[in-house]
Formats: sequence, C-alpha cells, structure tokens
Amino acid sequence: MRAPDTILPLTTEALGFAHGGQPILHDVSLTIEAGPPSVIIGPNGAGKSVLLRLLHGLLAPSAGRIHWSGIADPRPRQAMVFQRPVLLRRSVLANTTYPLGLAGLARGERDARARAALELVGLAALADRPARTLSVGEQQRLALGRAAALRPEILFLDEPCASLDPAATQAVEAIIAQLSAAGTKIVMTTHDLAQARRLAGEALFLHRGRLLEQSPAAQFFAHPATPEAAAFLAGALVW
Ligand SMILES: Nc1ncnc2c1ncn2[C@@H]1O[C@H](COP(=O)(O)OP(=O)(O)OP(=O)(O)O)[C@@H](O)[C@H]1O
Repeated sequence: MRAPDTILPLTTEALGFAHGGQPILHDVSLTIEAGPPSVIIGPNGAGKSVLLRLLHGLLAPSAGRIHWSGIADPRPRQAMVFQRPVLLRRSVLANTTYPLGLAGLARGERDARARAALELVGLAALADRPARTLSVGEQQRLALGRAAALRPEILFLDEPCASLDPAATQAVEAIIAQLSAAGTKIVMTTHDLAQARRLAGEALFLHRGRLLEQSPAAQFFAHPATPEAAAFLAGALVW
C-alpha cells in the first residue's frame, strides 16, 4: 500500500504528563499544520521541552492522546535536534551517514545525502574532521544537517540556539529558515522572544504546563490574548 503523502496535521487531545506524582503538562490540545514554523515559547520550566519530547515520542503521555494523520508509522518521518547535540566519536561525515544507515539507506545514497546536508549547513569542507573538535556552533549545525539528511517531514528543535553567540545563532536561524522554505515543518522551542519573532509562523504560549495560546505570530505578538502572555512579552518576570 502506498504511504500517505503527509503525516500532518498533528493533533493532541487533552495531553498530560506527570512525573513522580507531579503534574508537568496539563490538558494540552493543539493542532500542528504544515506551513511556517510553530514556535513554542514560555518561561523556564513551563514544559516546552517536555511537550516537544511527547510529540516526538520520547516520552509517553500520562493522559490524553497524540494523533498523526495518515496510516503510516510517523516515526521515520520526524526528527529532533536537542539543545546539546550528542555526537559520535567519528568524523563529521560519519556522524551524518550513521542515522541514514539505521534508516536503511544504501551506502551510495547515504553518502550523497550526507554530503548535500553538510553543504546545506556549511560544513562540507569539514566533512573529515572529528565531530567533537568542532566549535559549539558548528556542532549544532552538524546536528541540524544530520537531522535534515533524514528528510523528515517534521523537525523538532529544542532550544537550538541556547548556547550560541549571535553569529552562530544567525547561521542556525538561516538553516532553519531554509529548511522551512523547502517544506520541512519546523516545531521548535525557544525562550528567546526576538528569535520567536524572526522565525515563527505561529506561536504557542505555554505557562505552568498549560497551553494558554496558539495563534498566528503577528497576532500573538501584537495582541496576546491572555494576561500571562502579555506580561511575558512585556518582559515582566513571569514563571
Ligand atoms: N523527562 C522528564 N521526566 C520528568 N520530568 C521532567 C522531564 N523533563 C523535564 N521535566 C520537568 O518538567 C518541568 C518542565 O521542564 P521543561 O524542560 O519542559 O521546561 P521548559 O519550558 O523547556 O524550560 P526551559 O526553558 O528551562 O528549558 C520541569 O520541572 C522539569 O524538571
């Protein structure tokens, strides 16, 4: 049977996550459609990373459900990049081909895809370097290239620029914008409001484990619907 063309939209119904009796996310119902990046924002500890991990399937919900469109297994069609990438003690190229091997691609295809991805993230010239000798910014670009080589339909990014300086952040944002323009659905977290304004097509505002708003970015930033979001946008100390 032919695989469906898309696994989007992604919907959640009353999604909840608790750990050790502590509720962390409550009653999160959202729909993620194809299109420009969906950016999850909110104060530290709001549950942004936990939500991303639930959506990617790394954590199991304690309540509610996650539904992907279509009948295919969504796992091969999604990828995730973490705040601090875990790189193998191998070359930049080998780090990029490794997941392609796990995905079952033939050697020639692995190499071609990996080299194209390294080109995209500006690391083609460093293909033979041990990955762990890269700068922090280069390592994050490698993580993005490695994920992009899998050609996911949806790419989850957890604070992709958390430990980067402005130049490295700009490089990563350019890659994100390029992937998005080429049709990859980006779902990312950030606590950097300026970054959210630059990248977001829509904003999802999380506060103390609840999704208080999901709206088009222009609307959210100009007219937040809740006092919590308004205070957060105004730079008040919100937690
Ligand atoms: N895998 C996990 N299992 C149990 N609890 C977790 C897990 N990951 C995070 N938590 C807890 O869930 C709460 C929300 O954490 P989370 O990392 O999702 O917040 P965040 O909004 O991403 O914050 P930050 O901006 O600081 O990264 C915290 O209290 C954290 O300790």
